[in-house]
Formats: sequence, structure tokens, C-alpha cells
Amino acid sequence: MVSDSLSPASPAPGRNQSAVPDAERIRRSPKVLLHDHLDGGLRPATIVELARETGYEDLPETEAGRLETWFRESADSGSLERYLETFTHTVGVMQTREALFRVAAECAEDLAADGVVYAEVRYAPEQHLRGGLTLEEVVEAVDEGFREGERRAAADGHRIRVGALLTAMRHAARALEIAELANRYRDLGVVGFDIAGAEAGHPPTRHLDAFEYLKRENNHFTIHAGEAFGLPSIWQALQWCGADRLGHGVRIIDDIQVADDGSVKLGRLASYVRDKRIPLELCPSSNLQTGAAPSYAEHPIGLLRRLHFRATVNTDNRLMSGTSMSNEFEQLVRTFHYTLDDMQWFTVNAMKSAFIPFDERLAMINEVIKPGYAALKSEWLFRNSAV
Ligand SMILES: O=c1[nH]cnc2c1ncn2[C@H]1C[C@H](O)[C@@H](CO)O1
Ligand SMILES: [Zn+2]
Repeated sequence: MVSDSLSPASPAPGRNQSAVPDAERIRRSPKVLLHDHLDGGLRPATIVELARETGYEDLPETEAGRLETWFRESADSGSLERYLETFTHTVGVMQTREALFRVAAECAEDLAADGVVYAEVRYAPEQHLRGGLTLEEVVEAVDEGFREGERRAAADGHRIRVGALLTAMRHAARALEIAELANRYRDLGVVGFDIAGAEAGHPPTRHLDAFEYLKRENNHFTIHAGEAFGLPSIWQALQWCGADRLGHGVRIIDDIQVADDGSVKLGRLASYVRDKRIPLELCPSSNLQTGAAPSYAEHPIGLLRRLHFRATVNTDNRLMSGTSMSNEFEQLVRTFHYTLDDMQWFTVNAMKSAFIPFDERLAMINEVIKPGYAALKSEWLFRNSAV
């Protein structure tokens, strides 16, 4: 056991930094997103159009506004399994090259417009083969879409860089094949690997061959763990599979005890996660929907941030949660009174934990993220010189 006390959220803030940012400044601040599903972030209007174009007839609603509400409400079930059922319809319309290209391009555009400067977006190629595409064609269509979205965003005055994570579904048996695919495309827009899907009953150790292969190839991977299932899942993901990051990992809170006097005790696993700076891809709104956390106020991110875990803020599925990176931060700012310093801390954490090379991560931090926050933090100095 390791003892700790709750240190303050940030060093003593200056007048400028202590300001709790409003929605507009949150949107303008540079953000980094490590956990976002391509098939969980489609524009509702795009789903309706793609369904019409591709002959997909099973949509529960055919008007974009009502469909948007349907996704949010259906995902609000308190169960990960039922939450995942909603993906039938997004995956259903993502079965052609054109559809994948369009969804990927719009994803990059939407993230950039929200102030995201770097994103790793994941999807499961094995779920997009029903229209006759090969795994390679799926990866190439998505990659071309991301590049197109980056170009459109730049033309619109927003800079973003998007990499892909290839996901294997944990209930299926294609993990090694998908890991090999990720390795083949690693210099072509694919920055790593992931496994996702229902957690209970599908331990990550079933896919050890894929993880061992990736380690031999010096490649990177994250594992959805510690979301619907607790510490054993996190432990397996780290100590059996060797994950570089934890997708969610929020249940690490089960290994942390806070006493009435505020003193904190970390168990061995929580200590390991903090000591080794294992990145936690936390997704607050998604956790509320699947029942992994009861409310924003009770979400473990508050404590994990105070204890200096390598915590990051993510969207998971923007469509199902009706969210964006800005909205995630808005909720956290409202709940925990986070400042721009806190936002910068989460953002630098995320950038440090990205799967691109070290020199590029460092340049993103020093040339993009820190200057972006410095500009926002200094705005108060010029408040009387507004045009
Ligand atoms: O939060 C999640 N946990 C586990 N699996 C998830 C989550 N969000 C999305 N998925 C699944 C459903 C998608 O079809 C798949 C690939 O993006 O990943
Ligand atoms: Zn996820």
C-alpha cells in the first residue's frame, strides 16, 4: 500500500489562470483526443443519407433530429452491452468505400472545428466487410478520408492531425489478423491497435497472440479495460497483455481508498498504474451512460487528477453520448471548477501518451499546445483593447 494526501489540483494560480474558462474559450483551446470511435461519431444527417444511398433499411428513425435523439436515449441504458447494440446502425451504413471515406473526412472536420489538434480515432476493420471490401480497402478508404478531412479543416483555418487505431472485437477471433494489418499500415496512417466490445466474459488474454506479435514488432496498443469490469481486467490488460494505455481504466478507482480524514491509500495495482505513468483514456459522459460512474461529480477523474495519475479526457462515442471534446471539458469545468491550467495538464498528458514518435509529440506540446494555452491565458491582459 502507498499512502498519499490529496494535493491541490494546480499550483497556486495567477489571476489570469484562475479563471474558469467559458464554453467559447474551451472550444478555442487546443485539445488532444486519444479515444474516439469512428463508428460512434457519425453526423446523424450523414447516417440518414448513407442509409438511403446504400439501401440500408433498418434505421429506427429516418429524420436526422429524431435519429440523433434515438442514439442518445438508446445508449443511455446503464449497460455496456445495450449501449453497444446501437452500433448496428452506424456500422450498417459504413460498408462501402465512399461511405467510409465520407465518415472519416467528416470526423476529422468535426474534431478540428471543435479545437482538437491531434486525434487517434479507432474502428474495427472486420466490421466493414459486408459490402465486399477487403480489410486493406477499408483501412485505405478511412485513411484517405482522414487526409481529406485534414485538408478541408486546414482550408477552414483549423489544423488537425488524425491517426487511426485498428480495433479487433474481443468476442471475435481475428485479433492477430487485425494486429498484422495494423503493423502493415503503421507508416500509412495507422498508429496502433486496440480491442473493444463487451468486456465481461471476454478477457483480453484470449488475444495474447496478437499482443505478443505487436510487442515483437515494437508496435503500440491500448486495450478497453476497467470499464464494465473491474481490477482483474485492468491487471490482465497490463500484466499479461502489456498494454501501453488503458481504454477507460476508470475502475482503477476500486484500488484506491480515501479515508474520512482525506488520506488516500493506493493498492499495488493503482500504485503501478500511477508509478509507471500508464495513460488512462477516461471518457466521462460515456461512463455515465453505461453505468461505469453515477454522475460527473462522482466520476473518478476528479480524484485521479488530484492524485496525478496520467489521466486524459476523451469522447468515446460523440454520437451516442451527444458530446464533443469541448462538451466533456465543459462538464468537468462546471463540476470540478477546472481552469485553463487543468485543461492544459490533461491535454499535455494526452499528447505525451499518443502513439506517434517522441519528437513529434514534443513538438506538438511545445509548438502547438503550450502556445495555444499561453495565448488564451494572456487574453485578460488585453481585455480593454477589444475592437
Ligand atoms: O466504450 C466502449 N467499450 C467497448 N467497446 C466499445 C465502446 N465504444 C465502442 N465500442 C465498440 C463498438 C464499435 O463498433 C467498436 C469499434 O469502434 O468498438
Ligand atoms: Zn471506447
